[in-house]
Amino acid sequence: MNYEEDISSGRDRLVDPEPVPRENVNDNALRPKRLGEYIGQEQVRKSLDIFIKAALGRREPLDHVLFHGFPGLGKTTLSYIIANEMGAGIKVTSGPVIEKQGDLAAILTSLQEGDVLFIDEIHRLNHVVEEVLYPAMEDFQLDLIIGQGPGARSIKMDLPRFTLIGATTRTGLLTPPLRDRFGVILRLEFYSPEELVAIVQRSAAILGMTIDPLGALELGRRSRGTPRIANRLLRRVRDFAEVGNHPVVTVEVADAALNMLGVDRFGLDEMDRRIMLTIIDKFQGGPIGLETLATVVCEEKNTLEDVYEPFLIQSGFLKRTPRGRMATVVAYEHFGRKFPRSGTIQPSLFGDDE
Ligand SMILES: Nc1ncnc2c1ncn2[C@@H]1O[C@H](COP(=O)(O)OP(=O)(O)OP(=O)(O)O)[C@@H](O)[C@H]1O
Ligand SMILES: [Mg+2]
Repeated sequence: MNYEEDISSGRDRLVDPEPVPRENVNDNALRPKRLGEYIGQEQVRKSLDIFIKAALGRREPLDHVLFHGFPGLGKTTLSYIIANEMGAGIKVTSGPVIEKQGDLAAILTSLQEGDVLFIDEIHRLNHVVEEVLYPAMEDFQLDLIIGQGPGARSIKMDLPRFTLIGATTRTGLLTPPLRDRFGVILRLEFYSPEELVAIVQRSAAILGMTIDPLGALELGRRSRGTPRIANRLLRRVRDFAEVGNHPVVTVEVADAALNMLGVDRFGLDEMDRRIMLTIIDKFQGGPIGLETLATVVCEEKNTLEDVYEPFLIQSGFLKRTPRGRMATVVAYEHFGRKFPRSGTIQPSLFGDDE
């Protein structure tokens, strides 16, 4: 996501999967440091375990890895874990920060043999910079042209063998030549409530709080499949429990705190509800065009599409069809509305994806 966008609408929600300011710093204590401590993403964990052991056995750096998945699912966390498990150093940067070829050259030449170079938001690298990355990834060669016209010089030098780890919210945003240079491409999924329970219990122990299993389950269910949100809600629930003198976070305490914070049983917040109820009550369940929806709920079209819709679609409340957005049966049930069996909503439309 754009740094400039961080301050725009939709960015100060309690259930925003993007980090709020300073949150990443606070969260460092909660980040698992080893693969064995990492909860969930079983396929990803198993694959990484094998690749890391094999690379260590051959005394070679790990192949370049690309992580993709929604914000807050653990891409950065896993990158640090890989460096730890490989016993390697890690340099961290991000796509929009590397403006010129020279910036990337400086980073690459400062790497030690076996180091991990982590490039967050790798889809935001500009093309000129990306071209320096190709030979670096493929042959560990730096290949630069300095200056212009007759005075231009070409510089070639060997780089230490390193592992590039890229993170992106969508692989579709990467250029094919860049994507093809990653030996390992791993997709992070949303977490199940049970996995989030384990994450909440681990975080609670680190924060020195007592939470009982049902309290943890309540938080897990309302965290939108996202560890970052689970940890954020846990901190807010801790405030509530401390002020209210509740030594143990039970399901009642968690429920009261989350209700007060405006996070419902499914993790939906006020804006999610406004979107769904607009479609159900004002447009008979849809289909309704994105533009119209944006106008009625007073939100930017892009924010609706990038921030709100993914979770509503993923949890089965909203459906994108060629004719517009539609509310599903699940949404009608959740909001206590009667699903019209006949009339404007035609169930066959639910099968049509964009
Ligand atoms: N499997 C996990 N177990 C425990 N905690 C986790 C796990 N995955 C992520 N977290 C927690 O969630 C927070 C967010 O994870 P992380 O920063 O790695 O997400 P990300 O995918 O890099 O997000 P972004 O796309 O915004 O950069 C971390 O601070 C960490 O504490
Ligand atoms: Mg990250």
